Order: sequence, then C-alpha cells, then structure tokens
Amino acid sequence: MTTQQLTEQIQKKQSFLCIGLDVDLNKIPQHLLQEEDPIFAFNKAIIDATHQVCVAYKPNTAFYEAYGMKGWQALEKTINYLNEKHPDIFTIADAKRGDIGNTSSMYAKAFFEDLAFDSVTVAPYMGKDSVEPFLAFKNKHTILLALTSNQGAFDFQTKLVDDKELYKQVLETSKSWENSKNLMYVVGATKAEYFAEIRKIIPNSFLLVPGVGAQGGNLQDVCKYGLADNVGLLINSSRGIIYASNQSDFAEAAAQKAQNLQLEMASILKHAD
Ligand SMILES: O=c1ccn([C@@H]2O[C@H](COP(=O)(O)O)[C@@H](O)[C@H]2O)c(=O)[nH]1
Repeated sequence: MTTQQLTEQIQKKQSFLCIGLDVDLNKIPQHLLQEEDPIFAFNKAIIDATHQVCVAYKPNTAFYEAYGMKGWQALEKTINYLNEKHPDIFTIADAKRGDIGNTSSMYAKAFFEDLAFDSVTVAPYMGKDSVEPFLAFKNKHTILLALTSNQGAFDFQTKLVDDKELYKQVLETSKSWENSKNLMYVVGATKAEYFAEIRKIIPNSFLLVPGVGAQGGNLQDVCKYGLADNVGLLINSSRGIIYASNQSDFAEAAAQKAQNLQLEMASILKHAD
C-alpha cells in the first residue's frame, strides 16, 4: 500500500486509528481457549468487529513468538486474513528488527514477502546498512524507532550527540538514505511535547504513535503538533481496545472503544480543515 492510498483510507474512514493485536492468552476470554487456534480466533473476532473504524492493525510479534510455532502460525493466519478480507487496511509487523545488511535482508523477506506485511518496525541503532535492505522493497514501509513511548527513551534518545539529540540525528540522517521515501517513524504519544520539533525535521512523514490508552498518552495533545497535511499519523492503541472486556462481549466492547477513538479523530480532522 502506498502512503497516498493510506491517506485516502484515513479520509474515507475519518480515522487514523491503528489497533494493536497483542494477544496474551491470560487476558483473552477463557472460552476461546477451547478453540483450535485461540490466538487467531481472538484476532478474527476483534478484526471483524473493528475494521470499519480503523485503518491499520499492528500485531507485536513478541506476543506470537512467545507461543512458539503455534504463535507464528497464528500470526501468519492473521496477516493472511487481513490481506484477503481487508486489502485496504495497512498492516504493521511490530518486530523492531535491524542487523548487519545480509541479515536485515532476510528479516525484510520474512516480513514483506513470506508474511506480506505492509510495514515493519526497525531499530536504527546499527545504522544505514542495517536499514537500507528494508527500504529496498517497493511500496513497503520501514518504521524507524525515533522517540519511543517508554521512560527508557530518555536513557539515549534525547541525549546530545554532536550538539543534537540522538532522536533528531536519527530523523535527519535517515532522510538521506536510499529509498528514504519508504520511511515512517515511531514517536510515542507520551512524548507529545516533542512533536512540534519533530515536524520541523519531517513535516509529512507518517508517524506511528503508540502509547494512547494503557500508557496514558493523549490523542488531542499528539494531534496539536503531530498532524501533517496528509494527516501523517497512525495512532496505536492495543490493550486499551482489545482487552476492554474478557467476557463473551469482548469484541463488541473492543468495537465500542475503537469507535470512541474514531469519533474523536473525526472531530479533530473536521476542525483541522
Ligand atoms: O515506543 C514504542 C514502540 C512500540 N510500542 C508497542 O506498541 C504497543 C503499545 O501497546 P499498548 O497496550 O497500547 O500500550 C505495544 O505493542 C508496544 O510494544 C510502544 O508501546 N512504544
């Protein structure tokens, strides 16, 4: 999917919501554990109930890797289901990969070819040659960690390197890489006060913004300086949506939470015009 197609979906649905599919078998309704594939059964019910109010889904691969082969199979079924049933929805493998070049090429093949995700999250720490193998894939997107939502972001990302914060160095340097048009960036919703500075460096790049909901980030605060001409935001909420209920009404409860966020987004977009 191109970024233009993504923006068109955002305008059509009046939503820039990304729902995180972080499946924890201890948190899903217990009756689903009797299913042959409880993880996929949960994801399918969540997707069926919420696809009209969101534009993206983001499974975090940790929640699948933790269940070994069965977890990977559930991830594969989930991405196949999304690609077959909802090809207009943007998909993100939140895998935070990145390694020496030939290894990154294999990671890119795994997530863009074998699993056919639209995008994958990548750590910038190993530099240009660790990221460019991902960028080489046409119409696929590499979402670089810039300023993360956790407290530990202050350990390195905001430290000065050559008189400039490291996260700014990541944004500026990565703009010069080959196929940088395929870059998006992760910026945490809990860092809303940084968005104005970030938009000076990357005015129209898409930002994946986790941290709304369970981590306490605020949608209005992010949008104040984060919105771009092409909207340029994908706001992720995982636990705050998918675990709204652990009873038989879990899918309806998730849909209600997702719709509440979508309505707030529609109102923001209306007032931004
Ligand atoms: O800076 C980051 C980068 C990634 N994440 C991931 O996003 C979701 C957030 O889940 P919530 O339940 O809505 O808190 C999760 O998969 C994180 O690993 C992040 O939170 N911050």
